[in-house]
Amino acid sequence: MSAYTPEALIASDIDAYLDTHANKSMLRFITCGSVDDGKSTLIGRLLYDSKTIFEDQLAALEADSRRVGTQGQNIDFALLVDGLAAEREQGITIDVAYRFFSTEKRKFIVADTPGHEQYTRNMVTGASTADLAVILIDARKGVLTQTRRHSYLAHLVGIREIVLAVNKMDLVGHDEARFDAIVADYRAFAASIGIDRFTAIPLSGLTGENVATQATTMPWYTGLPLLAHLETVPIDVDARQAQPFRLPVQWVNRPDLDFRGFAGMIASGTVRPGDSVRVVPSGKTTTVARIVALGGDLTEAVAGQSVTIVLADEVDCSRGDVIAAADAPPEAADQFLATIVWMSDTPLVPGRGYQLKLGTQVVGATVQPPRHIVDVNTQAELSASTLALNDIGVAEVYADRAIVFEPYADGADLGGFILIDRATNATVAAGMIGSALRRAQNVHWQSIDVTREAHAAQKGQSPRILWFTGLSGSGKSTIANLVEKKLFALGRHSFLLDGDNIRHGLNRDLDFTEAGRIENIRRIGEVARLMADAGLIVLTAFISPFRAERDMVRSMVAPGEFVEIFVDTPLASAEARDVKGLYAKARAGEIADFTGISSPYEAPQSPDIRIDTTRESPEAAAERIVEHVIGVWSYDL
Ligand SMILES: Nc1ncnc2c1ncn2[C@@H]1O[C@H](COP(=O)(O)OS(=O)(=O)O)[C@@H](OP(=O)(O)O)[C@H]1O
Ligand SMILES: Nc1ncnc2c1ncn2[C@@H]1O[C@H](COP(=O)(O)OP(=O)(O)O)[C@@H](O)[C@H]1O
Repeated sequence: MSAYTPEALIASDIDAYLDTHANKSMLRFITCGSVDDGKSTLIGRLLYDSKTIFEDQLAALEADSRRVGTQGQNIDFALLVDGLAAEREQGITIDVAYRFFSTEKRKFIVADTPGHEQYTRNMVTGASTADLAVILIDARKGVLTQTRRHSYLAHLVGIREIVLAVNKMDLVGHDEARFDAIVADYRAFAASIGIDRFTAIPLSGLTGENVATQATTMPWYTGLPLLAHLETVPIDVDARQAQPFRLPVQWVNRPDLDFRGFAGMIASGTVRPGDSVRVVPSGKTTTVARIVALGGDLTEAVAGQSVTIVLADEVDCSRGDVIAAADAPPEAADQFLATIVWMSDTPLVPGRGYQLKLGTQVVGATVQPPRHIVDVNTQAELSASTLALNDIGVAEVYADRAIVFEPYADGADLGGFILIDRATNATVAAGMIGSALRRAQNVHWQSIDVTREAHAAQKGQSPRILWFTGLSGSGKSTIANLVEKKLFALGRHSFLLDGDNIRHGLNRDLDFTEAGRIENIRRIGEVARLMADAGLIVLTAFISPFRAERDMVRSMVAPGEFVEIFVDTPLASAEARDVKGLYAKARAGEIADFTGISSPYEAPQSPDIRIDTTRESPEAAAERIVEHVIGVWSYDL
């Protein structure tokens, strides 16, 4: 055994071994293929031949193979990958599994993603951090629908290195003509979706030919075996360093009054003390005074490094802002076009407020109905009104405020985002920004000198949004009217928004479908916010049946400004009152989508104020609300 084998080095000098390990470059890749393409076998073979499987794991594998394997007395490499017993039984791998292995030249993280049709979501998750994709093809079958789907998705998430692994060459007699035909077929397809280059390798995961070692059975193939290709393919890190400097600020480090640094991981480019930088979106320019890292100041830092930057001037810069090269800053916009992969069982609700997370930035955002969705199998563009699980669509996204971004094609760090459902906190979609919408770029925020604070101070009050919610006939208007009268008598400046001035005016184009109600509440929220900006105490009396929209309005204003008042009247009581005779009509089927009967009402889980109108009179309730609001004010004054 040579002194340079890992085994020898581990035995003689464990520190030297760990050192070589730590300094090796890292390649992240995904493998795409279906259950039958032999994907698990190929990954197992890579892990086995790179000799990084621990011995006890190997022993277990050998025992397992004999028990449940499909390869007789030989090792069934698929067992190494198909970790969970249940998945083995189903014959499909369901979630993304990340595996680590290493050779003398490089470290690898492989994301194993399922090939099963339904799992676009998993593949996109696995692919989003990968440098390279291995697309498996069964040599007997050639380019299939799934090959096209995997390639499309890999290209979509920005993977630039594609390996076409033509597997099971042993089963087609190591035939060169067969291989060439498959490659030609794939080349034509790849060009049609914008993949301009790929590396094709004929191999067999089962026999190991052209996996870790050069196969003698295919002398016509002069390229590298798969493992050697993975070990030597250039990694994108150099390209990221060549791009303009960007540091998305993760947090502001202010241990004492003398030090103020902006910490984060450099997304692209290189930075040195003295460099001119611009803080986006504010647009302020300054220079870099120091670059601080663990262990002291640096004279230079590059993409991928986590650093703290000290700027020469006191400029406003907080979490979510980006410190960028002054002469090549990224864009900031609040409206853009994006490709969105929907990952939730609950479809997109166009117009609903989601949280959008892009790097260190988190903003509220809504998605318009898609312009089109893409059939991943044929890449055809289809029309659709929403996005369901695994759908990929192109849609306009409107954010609550400008965010700093770059087109995804220029960099995943500032171009990729996720959407989060406010109610469940689950990630519902991944998105890739294409470009800002031109109309957004032309709208510039005016700097307003009379601030909202000035408006409020002039009126001598803190603005509030008193948001009444409850069933039709629960008592929202009755109580809100009383509250407004009391506030007026106290000399407060207020305004009541209710059905009379909204549903018949601003929102007369909206119906009572889910989408109509969402848009109704969104507009009312915007109007209420403007009125609060003007220093008013706004009262709103709308059913506002959905938690997500109420939460969205809450998130649009300063903490504590939104006061949710749940007018809690049971359906039976509201129906017994039936002030407008609407419940009778709804029961008779004359009104569709009637709240409480044929359309849902999501009661607040922790309202700021709850009123049980079966126990409390309108007068008592109004008194309590005024006291609550005035009580809160006495604290802020
Ligand atoms: N299908 C259906 N469902 C519920 N309500 C209906 C419907 N059709 C008409 N109306 C009348 O419209 C009033 C509710 O409008 P809102 O703007 O408050 O509704 S929502 O917040 O958008 O759900 C509501 O008024 P209130 O009784 O004052 O709540 C009804 O009188
Ligand atoms: N405790 C109570 N609070 C509010 N309204 C009540 C109460 N008890 C009875 N009502 C009656 O219920 C009806 C509520 O109607 P309204 O205020 O128009 O409801 P909403 O605006 O929620 O549709 C009114 O006729 C009101 O007099």
